[in-house]
Amino acid sequence: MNPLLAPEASAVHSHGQRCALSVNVNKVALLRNTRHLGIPGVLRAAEACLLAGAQGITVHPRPDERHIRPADVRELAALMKQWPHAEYNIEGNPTQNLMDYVRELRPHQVTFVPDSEDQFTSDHGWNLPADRERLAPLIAECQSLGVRVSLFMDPLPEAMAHVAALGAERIELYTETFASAFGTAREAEVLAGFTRTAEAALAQGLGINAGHDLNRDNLSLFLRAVPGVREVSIGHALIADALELGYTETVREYLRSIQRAYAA
Ligand SMILES: CC(=O)[C@@H](O)[C@H](O)COP(=O)(O)O
Ligand SMILES: NCC(=O)COP(=O)(O)O
Repeated sequence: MNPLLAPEASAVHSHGQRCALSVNVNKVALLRNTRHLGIPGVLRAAEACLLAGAQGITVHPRPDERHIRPADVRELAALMKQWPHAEYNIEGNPTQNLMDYVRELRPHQVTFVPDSEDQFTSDHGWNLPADRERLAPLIAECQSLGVRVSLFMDPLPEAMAHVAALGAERIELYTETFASAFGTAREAEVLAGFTRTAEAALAQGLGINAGHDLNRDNLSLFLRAVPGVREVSIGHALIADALELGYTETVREYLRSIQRAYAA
């Protein structure tokens, strides 16, 4: 086993339960797709994240293929087989393209997200019980294939009983409202809504994931306040940080290349 993936490498939140970091590599693909050169490589990014200790990889292959493409989803599935202690999480709308990936690749987890085909980015969770009838058979099918189902949800405590009744194993809390309230006068009140929802989810026996606009500034506060979070999936801010934290070394590399051209 890769020592970087050993349990000790994981974050431990206040309830003594591990919170896994699943890195969403959508934005690596977005940049790659602006040329036909294959850089930056999505697989290389995923491998680097796993080597650094991330416990999972997430993708959200949108139907318009603006970032993650079908070949990426398949190649990442093959890569993840070499990382038995890490999880592969595929997000998307199960009434669009998601179920094809589930049937073919059987990732560890799928996260059902109620996005439209041309959604700019995810901005809301499922509406329960209104969405119940169309979700029930899809959840059952995933489970018959051995794939865990997580439902993308707004922080609404009263919805948690409906998630449990549907048989989904987890929720993913949509955290944009927390992220935009972070550092403002609304922060405590918004965070309290997430805490109450997590408590309701735990009371229903649900596992809790979280994601959207989490970053290295707001993450600790969220995990301290919200009990039982097992996984955070983070993409946009983490990939942006990876770029910014790497500028210095990268510029020095290019300057070294220029210097080599004039070396004796
Ligand atoms: C469900 C969720 O919050 C993320 O998967 C988010 O939708 C990322 O998608 P984009 O990278 O396309 O914004
Ligand atoms: N599920 C959320 C996710 O995968 C990444 O969201 P973001 O960090 O790109 O906002």
